[in-house]
Amino acid sequence: MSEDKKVTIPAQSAKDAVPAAANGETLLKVTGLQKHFPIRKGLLKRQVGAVRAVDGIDFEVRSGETLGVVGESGCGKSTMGRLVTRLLEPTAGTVEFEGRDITHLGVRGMRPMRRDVQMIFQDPYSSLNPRHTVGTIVSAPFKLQGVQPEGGLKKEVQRLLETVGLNPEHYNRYPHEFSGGQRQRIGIARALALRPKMVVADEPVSALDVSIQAQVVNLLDDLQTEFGLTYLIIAHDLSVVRHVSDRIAVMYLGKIVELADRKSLYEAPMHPYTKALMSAVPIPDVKRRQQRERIFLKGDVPSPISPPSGCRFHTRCWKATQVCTKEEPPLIELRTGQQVACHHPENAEDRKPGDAPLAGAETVVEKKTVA
Ligand SMILES: Nc1ncnc2c1ncn2[C@@H]1O[C@H](COP(=O)(O)OP(=O)(O)OP(=O)(O)O)[C@@H](O)[C@H]1O
Repeated sequence: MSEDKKVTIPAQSAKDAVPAAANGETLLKVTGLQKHFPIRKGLLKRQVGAVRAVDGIDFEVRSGETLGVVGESGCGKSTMGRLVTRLLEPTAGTVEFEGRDITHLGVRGMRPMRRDVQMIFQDPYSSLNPRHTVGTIVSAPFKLQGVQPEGGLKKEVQRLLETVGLNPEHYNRYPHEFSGGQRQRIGIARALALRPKMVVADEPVSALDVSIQAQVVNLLDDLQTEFGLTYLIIAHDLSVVRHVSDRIAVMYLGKIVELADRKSLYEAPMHPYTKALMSAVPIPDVKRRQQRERIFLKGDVPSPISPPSGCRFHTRCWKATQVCTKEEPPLIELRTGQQVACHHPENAEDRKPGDAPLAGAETVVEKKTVA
């Protein structure tokens, strides 16, 4: 962008952070979203199939909230994060931001949106250019968007470094001079530079030492209050999103199988998959831990190239019956604030009572009482 088109923004301050929409209003709305990666073979690169990474999902993120997205590796969480930030082009479905359809906006149309939605990536080692100083890295968004902060770029970048708990004097240092946790803070400073309305954080702490993870999660939590941010936080582990999410979506093989507010999800999970994931979350209270049943899912998530028929989870579900192999259960609200896609939910009335159990279903998991 040429100099004369440069925009001046006032120096960022917590006080003047204005949430995008009034708190609780829909900021991001996703409808029927799909991403199928084509599989091509032969000299002519003919398409012979597709990886159905995200296969028809609907959800919304409300202004000021944190939506956690969890599921095992390969369930399509990262693809979903890249679709809503428009780093990937969807195969089908729509993405609306502040009521505007952004699904197929081109580079120019996306430019203002790029300021409003930022992403924090999993690996603070590969997401920062090793040849650039911290100052260059954090000032890049200003340069890319042609934004001139009031008071000067260097001052603003140093202020951002301070906000995320880094020493502003380290402006001229390189990423390798920082620890993993500090590098993730650099990534966070870069994401916050243009005062986004929404931040999509893809596994923001999973590459970090367990001892550092809580610090970074707490920082994200503090920054949300300070800057009125809306978060979409992706994690494979429920323990990471447990404390920071208002609502949680559980993904399995490209679909959302349960979407609920945190309390309902933790107190009474309805999808057997959620129940299994939850049983893996460590409980600090020793007394409760002794009575706890753990459900170990056997095997890996099936291939998204040819997902199982009916309910995709039926091959790993101890409650599976005949209907589960044939009919895909829709995601419906079974209790206020709790949507689930299951014919035989936990903590709710059976929706297909009396259906014949699948032979050997109870052996697909191992249940153990662990201390
Ligand atoms: N560019 C791509 N081309 C082909 N397949 C892809 C591509 N990106 C992702 N996939 C496949 O899509 C599926 C979903 O991947 P995705 O990374 O979204 O899952 P995830 O739940 O985020 O897992 P992880 O935590 O391991 O990143 C996987 O089977 C993956 O191999």
